[in-house]
Amino acid sequence: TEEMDWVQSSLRVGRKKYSALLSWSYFRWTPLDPRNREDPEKVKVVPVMELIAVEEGKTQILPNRNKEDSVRDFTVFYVQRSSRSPRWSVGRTVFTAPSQDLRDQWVNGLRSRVQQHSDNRPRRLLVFINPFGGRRCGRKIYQSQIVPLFELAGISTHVVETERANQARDHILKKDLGGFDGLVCVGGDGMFSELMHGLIGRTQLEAGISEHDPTVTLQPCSLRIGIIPAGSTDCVCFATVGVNDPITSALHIIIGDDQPLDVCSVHHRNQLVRYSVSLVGYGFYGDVLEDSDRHRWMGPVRYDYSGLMMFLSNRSYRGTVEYLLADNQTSSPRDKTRCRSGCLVCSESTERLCSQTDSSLDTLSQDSFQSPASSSDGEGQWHTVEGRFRAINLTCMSSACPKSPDGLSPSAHLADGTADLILVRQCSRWSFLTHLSRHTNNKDQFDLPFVDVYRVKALRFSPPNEEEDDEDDEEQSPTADVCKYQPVAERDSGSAKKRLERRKKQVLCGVCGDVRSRSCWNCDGEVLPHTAILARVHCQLIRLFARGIEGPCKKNKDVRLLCR
Ligand SMILES: CCCCCCCCCCCCC/C=C/[C@@H](O)[C@H](CO)NC(=O)CCCCCCCCCCCCCCC
Ligand SMILES: Nc1ncnc2c1ncn2[C@@H]1O[C@H](COP(=O)(O)OP(=O)(O)OP(=O)(O)O)[C@@H](O)[C@H]1O
Ligand SMILES: [Ca+2]
Repeated sequence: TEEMDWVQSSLRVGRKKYSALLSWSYFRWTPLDPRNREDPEKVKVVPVMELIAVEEGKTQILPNRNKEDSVRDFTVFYVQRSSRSPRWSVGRTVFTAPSQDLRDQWVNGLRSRVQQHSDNRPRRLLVFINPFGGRRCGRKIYQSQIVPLFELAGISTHVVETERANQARDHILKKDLGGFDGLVCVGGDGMFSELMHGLIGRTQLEAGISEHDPTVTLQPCSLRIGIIPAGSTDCVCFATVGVNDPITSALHIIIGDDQPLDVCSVHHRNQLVRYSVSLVGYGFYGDVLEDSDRHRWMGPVRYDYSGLMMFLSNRSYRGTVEYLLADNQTSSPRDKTRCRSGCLVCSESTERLCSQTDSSLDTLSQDSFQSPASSSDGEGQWHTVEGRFRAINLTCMSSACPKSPDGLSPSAHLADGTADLILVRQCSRWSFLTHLSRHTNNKDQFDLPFVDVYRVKALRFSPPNEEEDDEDDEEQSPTADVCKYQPVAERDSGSAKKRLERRKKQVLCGVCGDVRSRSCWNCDGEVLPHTAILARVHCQLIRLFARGIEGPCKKNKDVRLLCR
């Protein structure tokens, strides 16, 4: 193909005449009035980065290419924004050039320009579909909406439809990933979590790094993950793209967007338990999740049902929370800013990451599990709070989702190396409802006397009576932990394992105030098997095919200046 710097000519779209220009990074077309004057107010500008494909003739996305069109036609497919939502769609415009020769110049020019800008675009993807996620539409969404787009963009795929939980994770851990430029999951947060665990695990294995040591600097993953949302909550997708829409996500994948993401590792006694990008939550969200597991048959509504039940039960739990404050206190969970595409707080962390290693994490010694209340106010800035908590939430990002469009912590950053710790102390139902309802409007959910929020790098939690636990018996429920409405025989007999099984099945009591003294941890939608944990944030450990939520749309005017 011919190398061309600029292509410029008049073009027609239908009957209307335009003056069109392809510069280094923009393609724009401006309507001409009958006297051949440009109307700059109506210019259309598409960055070359956002061109999807250029085809000869009048083509559709798929596959009925009608060849009856003129040899002067060509079709351009590109990312199209909506003025009201972060939703993207495929823009398609058919142009008619003055001659076949000029048509060829346009097609070659546009294609080679896309080529020049396509270093970051994936060519081959490994796709995992969970056919049972959310409303069980994953396969249909992928086949009908995504396949045509990937084909249009010339992306080849290897598709694995999962037959069991953890199949995707195991595939990524064990199989050859050579030749793939990225991983894609079609499903919800649970499916994303599988891909993430596989990828982080594999990356550490290859780098010879132990995932269990909470003080170690983990190796960042080089493959990016794309999320085609088809789950119940789709929190990771929503919080990194701004909407849970399969087409929008596919377009972010196609144009090769790149969004680094903080990941929290959760440990128990120097063993890695799980990773989290969204919520590590004890109390309310732990109870909601545990209860909702018993109502799987309800589908996605089970979270609302269990949410209501757990709200009514009004439980709170004792424990000791220790947290290591983030050292860079230039941003805060209450500064009312929002992490948006090109966020300065996050890019500043990228630079810091490249230049130094973090010494304050040396204080992450697990020893203080033996002596929990050791608060040191000097080095390392560990702080200790003891009390009764309605909820303890740690979130690496906003955790925005359709239920709460601003999320658990609206000012949290996707890639700043910190998480926000939200402590909701024991309070009345009315107070908690006030806090909860503020997740759905613009009021500040932290501006309440029983809520505290901190920007942290690490968190330690110890339940009361810790000395009664030993290594493999941690989950046994002391009699007092069991709701008094349970039959006595069931409370006391059997091995620890059997008791655990029973506890899982036991219907939680929403009537009595005197319930278990322990909740469980919700880690991105999975119940953790331990209550004493250490959680630590790893700055930008993984990358997604996303760009963060876009701020208010740039006025065309600015783009026009760039174009000239
Ligand atoms: C007055 C209305 C208040 C509405 C308050 C809505 C707050 C919603 C906050 C959502 C936070 C989502 C955090 C994300 C967690 C994900 O990593 C994880 C994996 O997908 N999802 C869950 O664990 C699934 C957990 C899903 C939790 C849903 C909780 C629903 C609470 C409903 C409370 C109803 C009270 C009504 C009183 C009349
Ligand atoms: N073929 C399969 N059969 C059963 N479970 C699977 C299968 N494939 C994946 N899973 C598991 O299903 C879980 C839920 O899937 P996913 O996150 O896609 O949907 P979801 O409806 O959003 O989930 P959740 O029910 O956790 O909200 C995941 O944790 C995953 O490990
Ligand atoms: Ca963060």
